[in-house]
Formats: sequence, structure tokens, C-alpha cells
Amino acid sequence: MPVEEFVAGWISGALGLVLGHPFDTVKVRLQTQSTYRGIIDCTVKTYRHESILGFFKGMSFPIASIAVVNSVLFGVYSNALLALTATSHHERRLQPPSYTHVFIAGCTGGFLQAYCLAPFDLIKVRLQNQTEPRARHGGPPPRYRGPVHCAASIFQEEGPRGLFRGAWALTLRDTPTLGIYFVSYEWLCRQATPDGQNPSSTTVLVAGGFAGITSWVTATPLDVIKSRMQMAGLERREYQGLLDCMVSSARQEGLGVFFRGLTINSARAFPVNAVTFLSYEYLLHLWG
Ligand SMILES: CN(C)C(=N)NCCC[C@H](N)C(=O)O
Repeated sequence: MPVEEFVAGWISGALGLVLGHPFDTVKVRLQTQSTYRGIIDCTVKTYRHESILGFFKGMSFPIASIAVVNSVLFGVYSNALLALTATSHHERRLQPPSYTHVFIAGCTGGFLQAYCLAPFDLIKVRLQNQTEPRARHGGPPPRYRGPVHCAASIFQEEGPRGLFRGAWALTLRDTPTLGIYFVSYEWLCRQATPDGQNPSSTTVLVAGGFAGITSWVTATPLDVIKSRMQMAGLERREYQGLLDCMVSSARQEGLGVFFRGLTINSARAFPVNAVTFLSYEYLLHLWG
């Protein structure tokens, strides 16, 4: 089993993550809290209340976890394509796999990464939703002191299953949308590249960016539900399950609720995924 794809997936994921985390914090807050009027309001309030550090809350854990998550995604994707088409990463420009194979391999990568991602994503969302500034004398201390304290508290208060809160919504979000992610990337690269040649860096950047946007646009409705289910244990607002969360959110806030965070998700997706694909392709080319 080729391992370079796993390592390249890890490094490229970490680069994308640092770039996209401030956007991600604004997105999570818009999706789960109703105190903000929009992206600008949320950005200004976060900055005034918590300084620039507020945008980077909950980042240390994803940086550590991206090693597992992105390497599982890209490693499983590439190895699933190898199993389906008997071609390695370098042979795929001369013998391009069918879009059906790309989709199946992407869904497989998405399905497996979702379960690795679930506890890390839960902790990230809980920390991002802590709006108390880190060090304010006299004010109430934040509920969680950091990622390890957050994981331990969830474990104590909600049991081991608590760490997988929202995992089902996350799996439903990621399985098809990662198929869409890789198909969009491949399709855009092939449109802009003569047969048998490697795509240029600009093509990879643009195709990666648009693949990110396409997949996040389709993922946003379940992303909202996932984030709400992850916060439910904390806010004493329990849902009976995924369907209940969908129905009660739509009843209380209208269908527009499923598109909360769509603009910021798309704005974040372009640079993050452009950088992720460019560094992934570059590293594999370097080691090739
Ligand atoms: C729609 N979904 C779930 C994805 N496209 N997932 C792939 C993640 C890529 C990158 N780390 C990001 O956070 O955008």
C-alpha cells in the first residue's frame, strides 16, 4: 500500500487548515448561535470581545488530528482508486480513471475519515463556541480550559458515546460530498489540461478551490445539523435524532436554516482546498 499519499494528505491538510480556521470559527458561530446578524457582525464582535485569538480558538486539536483525518481521506481515496483501477497516482494522467471510480473512491475516503474526524470535530466545535475571552479577571471562566479538558469533561459528563455526538450527521455529510469533491477536482483538471499531461499549478489551485466550494455547498445543510447536534449536549436542548434536529430547526427558523454559513463556508473552501490540492500534488510529484 503506497504511504506517500497518507503523508502528503497530512501535510497539505495542515496547511489548508491554518489558512481556513478563522473562517471556520465564524461559520460555526453563525450556525449554532442566533446572536449574530451576519458574517461581518460575527467577525467584528469576535474581534472586539476576544481579539484576533478568538478566531483561532479550537485550532490546536485539529492541527494534531489533521494528521489522522486528512491522511485517511487522501490515503484511502488513492488506495481505493488503486484497488478499483490498478493504476498508481503517477499512472493516472495517462490512464485516467472513470468518474464513477473517482466517486466511489472519494465516498470511501469520506466515510472512513468521518469516524476518525468525529471526536476531534466535536471538540473543535465546542471550543469555537466558547465566546468568553481567555483571560478576563473577575468574569466567569470558560467552561473548557482547552482541548484535553474538553475531551475529558465530555467523557465524564456524557460517557464515551458523547465523544461521537453528531457522528452520524458527519458521516452522512462527508460520504457523498467527498465523492463530489474528488469528481469536481478531476473534472476541472481534465477540462484545462491536454490529454496525458499533468495539470499546471494554476489549474490545480483553481480546480482544488472550486472542488472545495462545490463540495461544501452540497455539505452545508448536513453541516448545520451536525454542528447543532454536537452543541446539543451542552445547551440542554436535546434532539431525538438527526431527523428531529432537521424538523425542529426548520420549524423554528425556516428552511433558510439549512444554508446558514454557506457564504463563509464557500469563502473558506476556496483558499483552503486550493492550497491543500496544490501541496498534495506537489509533494507526490517531489517524491515520485
Ligand atoms: C465537503 N467536505 C466535507 C469536504 N470537502 N471535506 C474535505 C475537507 C477538505 C478541507 N480540509 C476543508 O476543510 O475544506
